[in-house]
Amino acid sequence: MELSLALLVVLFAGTLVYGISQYFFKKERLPNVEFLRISDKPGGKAGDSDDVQAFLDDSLGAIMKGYYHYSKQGKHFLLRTPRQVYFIAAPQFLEEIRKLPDSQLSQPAAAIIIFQIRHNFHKAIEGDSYHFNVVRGKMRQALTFHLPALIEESGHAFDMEVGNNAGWRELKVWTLVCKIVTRITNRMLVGEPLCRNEEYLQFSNDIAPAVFDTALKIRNYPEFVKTIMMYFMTERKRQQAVANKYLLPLIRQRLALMITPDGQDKVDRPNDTIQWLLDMTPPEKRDPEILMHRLVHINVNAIHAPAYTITECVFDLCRHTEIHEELREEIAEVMGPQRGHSAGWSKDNLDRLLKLDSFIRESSRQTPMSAVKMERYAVRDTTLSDGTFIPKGTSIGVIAHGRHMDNDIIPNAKTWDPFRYARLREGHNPADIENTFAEASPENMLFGMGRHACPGRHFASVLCKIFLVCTLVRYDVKFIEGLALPQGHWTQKFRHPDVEATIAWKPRSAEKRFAGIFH
Ligand code: HEM
Repeated sequence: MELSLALLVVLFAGTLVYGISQYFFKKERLPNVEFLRISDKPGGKAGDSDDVQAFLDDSLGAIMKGYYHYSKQGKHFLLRTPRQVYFIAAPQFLEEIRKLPDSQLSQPAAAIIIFQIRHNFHKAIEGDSYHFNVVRGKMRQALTFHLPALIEESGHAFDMEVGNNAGWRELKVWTLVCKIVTRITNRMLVGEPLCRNEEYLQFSNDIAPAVFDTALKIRNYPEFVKTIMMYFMTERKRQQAVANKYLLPLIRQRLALMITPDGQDKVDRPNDTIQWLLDMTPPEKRDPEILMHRLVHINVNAIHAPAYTITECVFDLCRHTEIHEELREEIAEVMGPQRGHSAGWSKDNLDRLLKLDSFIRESSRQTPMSAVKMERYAVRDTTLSDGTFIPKGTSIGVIAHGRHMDNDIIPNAKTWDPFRYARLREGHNPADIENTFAEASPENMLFGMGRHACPGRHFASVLCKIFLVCTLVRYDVKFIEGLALPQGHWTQKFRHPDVEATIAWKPRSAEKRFAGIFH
């Protein structure tokens, strides 16, 4: 026992040394463009590490400097970060990058690195993410017929997490939003009764940060070292055990139900993501363990991004209490009883909430999760149309936040104008995607662009609206006097909401104008 432990330690130490030497001494092939200089020191090794430090000290400042010095001038540049060098493409090349096939500049290859898919999930998923078609197809269609279930779950979630007791209640926004989003989303992911199981919900909430954290720790090591490192990730293994405990028997049971005794597929099936995933999986791929990893992979993509967006929206509601009544009036006009048979919750009515949608887009424009979008990985040497050479192994991105905050692209971009997109949509069909939160375009790069643009953005949009309608109709929200205002912060390309910030919630009395929206 002691000998095998010693062997393991020696193996681990050896592989660590190998990994570190690879990391520091490997000769990098780089694109033929300039580095962004952030520090004032001259170049060379000292200047390079100074640039990395300057980037860590003020990531947003560095990224915006790159945007104004290079991107806005139509030039590419290289960004030095602690773990790698990024090729930041000029925005004029968005279309070209979008159109290049995955066999050249690959989004799945970038995702394999970001998520470390083989280690965090299963090797069968690497390069075969057909399960995302559930998000593209059934999950999007279900927003119409599955809405009542989501509304029922949000009522339950708000009752559980905020409650209805009179008077102000102080709650940490990030924690609260994560819990509610996890509850509502799981109604669609795993259905009843698992979506009400507290141990499973905790797993579903915690798994995304755990996956990213694990991926960050292992990504710079050789594959065999990663496998050894995973062995020591005890918290990650504990979480996997929770997934195994609940999902494996459920998937096995569902698979068994799909085939009736006479060998025919059963027709009446549950309506949730597990089932849609099983339905689209050919018999030879129906391995319960791999299917479980596919579902968890969807879960990791689905929960945290909307929680970030909604958290910032709630902070913005507290910052701008003057818009509450205008938003409530819109909700009453679109969903209230005077609309007769068209009143209440429906996908069409959610599309008609132009001001609410505009508020969400404006909030996330100013406080995005990441400054860099369109992340791709060069799986072979590529030359862009301007002659720029991108060697195999280069990580690529575009500074979306620069465009989103550029006065030449968005008028008065730095001014908070919550209804700017609603004005642009006046007179248009509310179902038109242009200028909505869910639009994926060069003007709204929050969800990326092209064939890999976030397939969950329509679900995210509906989820954000459900959350905010529930908040505005059922509660008053405000900052707490004497407490510091929330301060998001940037780490490298990413922005994090203030996860400690607390605000006060108070149930509102029922109003006639909202009759039928909540019972
Ligand atoms: C406000 C919330 C969200 C934001 C900001 C967001 C953002 C993104 C971004 C930037 C990408 C990468 C696109 C690219 O590389 O070009 C992405 C991919 C993805 N997102 Fe989202 N997302 C959100 C919500 C969701 C939800 C709710 C789901 C699932 C229900 C989801 C599922 C996915 C999946 C499956 C992919 C991978 C697509 C592929 O590889 O082709 N996302 N998302």
